[in-house]
Amino acid sequence: MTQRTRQKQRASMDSFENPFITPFKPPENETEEERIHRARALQDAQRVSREIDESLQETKRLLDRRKKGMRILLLGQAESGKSAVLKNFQLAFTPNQFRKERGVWKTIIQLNLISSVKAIFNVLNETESEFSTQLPLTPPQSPGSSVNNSKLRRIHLSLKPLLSMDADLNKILFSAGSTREICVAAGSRWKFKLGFRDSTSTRESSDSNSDLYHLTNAQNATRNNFVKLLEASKDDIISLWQDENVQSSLEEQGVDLRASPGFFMDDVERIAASGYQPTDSDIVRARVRTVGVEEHHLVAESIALKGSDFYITDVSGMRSSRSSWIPFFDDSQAILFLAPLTFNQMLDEDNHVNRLEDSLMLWKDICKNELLANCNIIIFFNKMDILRRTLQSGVEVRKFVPSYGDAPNDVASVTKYFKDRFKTYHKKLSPKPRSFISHETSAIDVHSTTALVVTVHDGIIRENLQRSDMI
Ligand SMILES: Nc1nc2c(ncn2[C@@H]2O[C@H](COP(=O)(O)OP(=O)(O)OP(=O)(O)O)[C@@H](O)[C@H]2O)c(=O)[nH]1
Ligand SMILES: [Mg+2]
Repeated sequence: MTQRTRQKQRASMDSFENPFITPFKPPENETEEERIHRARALQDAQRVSREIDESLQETKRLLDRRKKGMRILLLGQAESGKSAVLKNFQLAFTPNQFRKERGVWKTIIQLNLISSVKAIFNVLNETESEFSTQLPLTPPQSPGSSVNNSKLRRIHLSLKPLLSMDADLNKILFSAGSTREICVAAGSRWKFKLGFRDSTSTRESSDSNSDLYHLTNAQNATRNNFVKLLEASKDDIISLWQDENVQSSLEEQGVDLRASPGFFMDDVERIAASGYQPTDSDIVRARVRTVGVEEHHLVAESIALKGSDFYITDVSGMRSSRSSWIPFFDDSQAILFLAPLTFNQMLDEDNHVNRLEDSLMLWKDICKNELLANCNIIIFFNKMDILRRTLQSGVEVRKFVPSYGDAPNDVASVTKYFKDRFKTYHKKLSPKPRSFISHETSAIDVHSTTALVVTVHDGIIRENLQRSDMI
């Protein structure tokens, strides 16, 4: 290119306006006021541009960190124990952080206790016995009603203020009224309401909407009154639970309260006492239904793992929520699938569908999903304690699963039978060969489950290293 051509080209380029510079170019005959205004606009634009750069860098840093961290997705039907397993991870890897939240769980556990009391009264009202028409706070219809009947009616009357305060508290804390369960939207806002203060969560706690995170004085008073009333009602709750008629009505209606989420009726003495502090095991047993999808970022506290990052995604297991899982599939290194062997229970959201059948269907979908073809899937046959108790109480598998036939009705045989079914689908439906890894768990047994999640963590790391070597 000759020098002449180059000069010509530059001249023609100069005739175009650079859109980034033009607005800040001094106009001809600029006044002093206009100059100051232009300088200010330039400074503002530079500040915005710097902020965008910083934010992009921060996003990139977080994405890089996320890529290096372990990404685990917890899947399974509602009440299968996903959030309980998450709590075991927190207890194993971030115990200090986990224990900071103790105070938050106290109210949840006390509300869980009242849910069981309500469930008992519902059963008593429905039961085909002498209580059925008389329990709902009406005076005795017949003068000859039994001593036990009047005892239960007295307990019901005396617990009535506590039950109505429970509804108020649910409304204040979770905008939920007196639903059967505590449900909270994703995020930790509800924890702030229950008094959780964490220096690492300053963004949320110093939010301009911080009122949403704190209780008013009147709401705090309701909460304190609830705690006092619960303590005063302790003996009534204990005698309700120990009442023979209550136990026989529960049995008659086929209600196994011990297998229900958030069961604390055997611990009333401790939980209703003033100054109650939840233990680790209480916190894992507490029931809060997950709504939506929650991502938990854990930074391991132990010296050996210092700096290790985990991103654990916990989801709602309700049938209607399962489509929201899909966007998290291609980003996860491992899936922990929770499959309780609750062969005799129906789904809460559809009481015509057997829970174990639903788990199998879900498992098939997960195994054959192409997006998960390269993902480790680890299955936890959870709630083994409940399976053990169910079989011990004489419930027969073949009555619920005819194909089980006359095989022995013991834990080992039943577990093997269902495990083989899950394993067969895994082999048949996985798009590429992968190992079948399973564990039998009781997520509320924190001692063994925290040890197991450490082993699982090591296994995922090993498996990923092998895969990257193969690639
Ligand atoms: N007895 C017993 N209870 C368990 C076990 N695992 C979990 N639970 C309890 O069962 C209830 C439901 O467990 P969650 O972890 O909340 O269930 P989830 O899968 O997160 O349910 P969603 O959030 O509704 O999808 C809680 O009260 C748990 O403490 C177990 O192995 N044995
Ligand atoms: Mg959950």
